[in-house]
Amino acid sequence: MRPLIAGNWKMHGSLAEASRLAEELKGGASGADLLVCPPFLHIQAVVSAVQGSAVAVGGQDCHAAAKGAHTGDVSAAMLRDAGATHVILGHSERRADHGETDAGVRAKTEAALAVGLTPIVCVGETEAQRLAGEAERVVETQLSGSLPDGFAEAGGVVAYEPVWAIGTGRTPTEDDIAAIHGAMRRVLVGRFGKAAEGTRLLYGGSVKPGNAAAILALPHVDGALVGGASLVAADFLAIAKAAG
Ligand SMILES: O=C(CO)COP(=O)(O)O
Repeated sequence: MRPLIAGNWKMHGSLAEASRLAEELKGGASGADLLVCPPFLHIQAVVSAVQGSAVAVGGQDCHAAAKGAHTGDVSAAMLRDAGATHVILGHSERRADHGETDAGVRAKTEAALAVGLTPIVCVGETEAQRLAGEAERVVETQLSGSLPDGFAEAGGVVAYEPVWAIGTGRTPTEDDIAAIHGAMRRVLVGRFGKAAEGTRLLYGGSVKPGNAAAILALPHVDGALVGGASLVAADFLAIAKAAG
């Protein structure tokens, strides 16, 4: 499966910095698909900057409704209109900061699929849940609650991001990543059948140039969702290179 290396820029950078970073990524085509997800306000500029290159652009969230009185929100169609092809949904920071639930993430994912955006649905356990031996169960519950019917058939992507590994420099052991990714594949194939054999399963949480090759070589790890290291072009491109 061709790996996907996705950068989640979160709430970082100015408009000028976003355009510059996008320009720096343009020449970086490799054996992996590249995606960057800037803040909403920078999407159009980044789409312009990467035009003609293989770099795709995504949003970091969208509303579940197609339109309406939802002050401050952005619809899936607006993202697509701005040139985005993907959208990250259910990131743990949104689950924590905005109280997003599995059912809410599922509704947003349906909205994204309805307009032809590729959703990247995030799941992952907290440190307390891992220490209690509940990581696999938590991830399986999040998957079954957050993914709508037709998800795998439509090419949806899943990202496993242990909450305690995000921005901390800590990662699970390779065995632990492989175990969760194997469990996710089993759950998805059990629900969606053969289509889920091709579902890209990304790992996210402190992916850096130094650990990317080892993580990306694990079974059922089909790419990475990168936060901090995606803000430095050389680091993001080094991670992409490690993927293929
Ligand atoms: O949350 C993440 C990507 O969505 C991971 O962030 P870091 O790579 O900074 O740990």
